[in-house]
Amino acid sequence: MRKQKKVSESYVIMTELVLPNDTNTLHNLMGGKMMHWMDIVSAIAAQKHSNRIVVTASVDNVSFAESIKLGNVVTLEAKVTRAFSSSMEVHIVVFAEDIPTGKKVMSNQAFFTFVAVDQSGKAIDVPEAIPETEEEIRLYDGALRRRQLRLVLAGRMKPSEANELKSIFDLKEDQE
Ligand SMILES: CCCCCCCCCCCCCCCC(=O)SCCNC(=O)CCNC(=O)[C@H](O)C(C)(C)COP(=O)(O)OP(=O)(O)OC[C@H]1O[C@@H](n2cnc3c(N)ncnc32)[C@H](O)[C@@H]1OP(=O)(O)O
Repeated sequence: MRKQKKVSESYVIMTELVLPNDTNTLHNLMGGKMMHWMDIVSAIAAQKHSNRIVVTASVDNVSFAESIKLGNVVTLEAKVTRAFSSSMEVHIVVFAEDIPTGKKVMSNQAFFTFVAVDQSGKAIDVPEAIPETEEEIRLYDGALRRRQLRLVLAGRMKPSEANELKSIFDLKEDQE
């Protein structure tokens, strides 16, 4: 029987301080630096779930709605949402905090996909991820749809085979 692990066992929290070298000429955190931190925190979550070496297979849309300022404290939280065979989807939520004013905002969230590999880089199966809370179940339920979308976009799945994805567009005329 496939091993099971709770989603909560993969939870990782990482704290960073925005230093001058991390910023652009407007003294805002550079997007690439944020994505680097997201990659690290989510890779650690995937490693905690799989107890394996993991590689980043894909990164879903990351948008930058709020700029993060020099001197802000950035907190990144990551958790596996669902495991498939060798791949795991990880959800990352990012908060930016200005400690002197006490203002804290959620600045970004994203989904990264990791694949567990053996020493030769070959994909290897991982434990099943068991969601418990309402939020974990919601993310788990949406993960299959997101997986199909990213595999279609990567040219690894035919749109006609993406049944879960098709079902959300399969609107009846009176819903259009
Ligand atoms: C000794 C060392 C100790 C280290 C201890 C310290 C570590 C301290 C932590 C720091 C951690 C930093 C971590 C950074 C992580 C990188 O940045 S890694 C560098 C960037 N990434 C890479 O170089 C990956 C390059 N790509 C690959 O190696 C291969 O394409 C992959 C991803 C392994 C897939 O291989 P493949 O032969 O295509 O395998 P295949 O069997 O077809 O598919 C395997 C799975 O990949 C999924 N997949 C493939 N492509 C995609 C895609 N585009 N989108 C979604 N899923 C995909 C498939 O759906 C499949 O999923 P399952 O159905 O099995 O669940």
